[in-house]
Amino acid sequence: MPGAVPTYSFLGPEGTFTEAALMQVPGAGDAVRVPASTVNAALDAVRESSADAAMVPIENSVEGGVTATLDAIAGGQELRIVREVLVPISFVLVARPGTRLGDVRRVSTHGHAWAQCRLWMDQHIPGAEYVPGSSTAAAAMGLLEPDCHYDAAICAPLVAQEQPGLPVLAENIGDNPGAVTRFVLVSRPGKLPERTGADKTTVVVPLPEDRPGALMEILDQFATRGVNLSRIESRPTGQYLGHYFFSIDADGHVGDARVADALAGLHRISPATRFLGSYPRADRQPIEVQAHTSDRAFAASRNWVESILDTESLQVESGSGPSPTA
Ligand SMILES: O=C(O)C(=O)Cc1ccccc1
Repeated sequence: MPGAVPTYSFLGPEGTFTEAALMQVPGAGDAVRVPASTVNAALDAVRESSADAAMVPIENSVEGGVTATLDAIAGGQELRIVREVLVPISFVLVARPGTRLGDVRRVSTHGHAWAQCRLWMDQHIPGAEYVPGSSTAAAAMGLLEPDCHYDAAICAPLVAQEQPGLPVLAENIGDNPGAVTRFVLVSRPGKLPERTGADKTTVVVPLPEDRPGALMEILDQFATRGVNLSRIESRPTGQYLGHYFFSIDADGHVGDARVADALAGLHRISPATRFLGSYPRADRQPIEVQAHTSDRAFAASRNWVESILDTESLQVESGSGPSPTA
C-alpha cells in the first residue's frame, strides 16, 4: 500500500548492533521494528510477509563472514539484498551491580563479539568461560533474569547507557579499535534498487563438481569483464562433505553490461547460480570502469556481431555443415 509504514525485522532485542544498523535506514525510526531472536527468524518474517525487510549482520572486519546469514540467504525461498550499512563496533563488559572484574568467571555474548574481544579477555579474565548468546543485547538483558547462569556480558555501550541495572566493568574491550560490521537489508524479490554508479552485486555460485579449474572459470567471468570482487567466501552446502558454494560480492550493478555479462557466464558454468541483489555501496565510492568494459563498449561489440549475422548468415550453404542453429 503506497505510503504505508514499512515493517522491519532485525536481530534483536533492542540494543543490538543490528538495530543500530537498521536505524541508519531513512525512515526506520518511524517504521514498525520487530526484533527477532535469530537471523533465520528475522529472514523468515520477510519470507512469510510479516515484515517488508530484515536487517541482519553479514560480515565483519575482524571475524569475517557471518555464516548464519550467508547460509540462510543462499538457500530457501529467494531473497534480495537491497541496501548495505556499515557500523563501527565498540564493546563494553557489563555485569549485575556489585560484581567486580575479579568475580567474573562466565561471560555471555554473540559469537562474533566474543571473537573480537578474545585478547582482552585472555589478558584481563584469563580462563573466562564463554556462554554463547543469540545477540550482544540478549546476553546483557539475560543478566537481569533471576536464574541467569553467567556473571557478565559483552555488548554495545548504548545498552549499558539505557540500562542502569547493568553497570560497566570495562570499556573499549574490542581487540581492534577500527572494527566495522557490515549489515544488509534483505527483502523479497521485487523492485531492483536503481543503478547509482557505486553499486555492489551479490551472488551465490555452487561450485560444479569434479570439474578441474571450475573455480578459475568462475573467477574468469569477472576478470575478463573488468569486474572487481570485494568479497569471496566458500561455504559447505551442507549436503555432503566436499560440496561447496561461493558467496561473492562484485563491484557494479546487474544493470551494468559487464556485470550482466559476467552473471550470464556464471549461469552457463553453474546453472543453480543465485542472484542476491544489486544495491548501492555504503561508502558511495564510484566504481572506475575501464573503457573496454563500459556499457558503450559492450553495446558496440554486440552491434558489431549482429551486423555480421545480418549481412552474412544468409550465405551459409545448406547441407555443407552443421545447421546455423546447432
Ligand atoms: O549481537 C548483536 O548485537 C548483533 O547485532 C550481531 C553482532 C555481534 C557482534 C558484532 C556485530 C554484530
